[in-house]
Amino acid sequence: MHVQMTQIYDLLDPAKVVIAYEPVWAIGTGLTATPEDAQATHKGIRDLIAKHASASVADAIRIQYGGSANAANAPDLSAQPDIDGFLVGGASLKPEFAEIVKAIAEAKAAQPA
Ligand SMILES: O=C[C@H](O)COP(=O)(O)O
Repeated sequence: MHVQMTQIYDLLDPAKVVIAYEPVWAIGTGLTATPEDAQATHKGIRDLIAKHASASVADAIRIQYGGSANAANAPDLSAQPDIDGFLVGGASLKPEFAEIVKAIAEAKAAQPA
């Protein structure tokens, strides 16, 4: 990941940039990373940003999960401290999209800032 991110550390303005982690095997397949695996990867990205940009940038930047997010898996993914939102594909075309938005909104409201 560090190799991929080397060229962007200096560009990470949290007011303008959102990072998305999407396991390629999960995009449009119905397969989703487990909450634990997604959290570990998001934390790894945030730790790299803290080390190579700054702690304040790492704290403030949004890191979203993409890859078959849906109403069923959104609550558990949303509960992970380093998952700040979703990049929703197929489920954005279905009524369940509202449930995904509700899940992430409620989870983040319940977590410390
Ligand atoms: O833009 C959406 C992402 O590529 C994920 O799509 P998906 O939710 O259909 O897997």
